[in-house]
Amino acid sequence: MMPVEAIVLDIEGTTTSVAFATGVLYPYARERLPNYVRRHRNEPEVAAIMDEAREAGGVWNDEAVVVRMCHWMERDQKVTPLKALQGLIWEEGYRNGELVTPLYPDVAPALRDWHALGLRLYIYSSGSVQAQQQIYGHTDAGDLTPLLSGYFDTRTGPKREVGSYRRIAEAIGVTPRRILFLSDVREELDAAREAGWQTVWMVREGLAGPAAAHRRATRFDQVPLR
Ligand SMILES: CSCCC(=O)C(=O)COP(=O)(O)O
Ligand SMILES: [Mg+2]
Repeated sequence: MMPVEAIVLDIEGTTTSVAFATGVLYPYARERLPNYVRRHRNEPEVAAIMDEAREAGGVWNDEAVVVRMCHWMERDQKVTPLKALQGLIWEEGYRNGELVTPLYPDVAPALRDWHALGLRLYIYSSGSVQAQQQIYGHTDAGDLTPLLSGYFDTRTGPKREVGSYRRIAEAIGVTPRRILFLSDVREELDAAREAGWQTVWMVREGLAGPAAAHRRATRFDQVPLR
């Protein structure tokens, strides 16, 4: 294995628990979504999201778009305009202190160590870039955004498609064999590996899958850097 120059991190199930997403963030957005749309409908950013959701959902009026977005949320469908709207709703919660991201305890120390070693750190999540900045800007270990060199979301492509990883490598200007991807989802790791990246399967909470062509770690201090 080549020494690693850049580490790309998933969020849900890798740096924060799945329970934080399904038990806190998603319900927070679900409860507020209809009212948020009513309050912000005329702002250009929300209007653009509504247009994109209307197209993705094949529906015509605002009410139907909101219903469709709630439907996507119930099924945890990673539809780009939904993720963008969730990010805006979470921003209110992070700003007013209702939301704080509980990281796994090994995450912040490892990010600081890796950053101090000169490694570049990136996020690739289905959550929007704006949501990612909120999530890492308000953690129980403080604001970690100064450690991060960039963010990628589904506007770069779906996380289970090899092309997304090729585009990220191109964007950050690092040779694929020197990029390490950490995720809890095997299909994402398979796609990254097909793009030539190194991979480590984060097996948090003992949820090991069947044997696969990925090294495994349960904590970030076990992650090999080559
Ligand atoms: C911690 S959940 C917030 C990010 C998000 O919206 C999401 O869908 C998680 O997807 P990931 O690709 O980070 O597993
Ligand atoms: Mg994940």
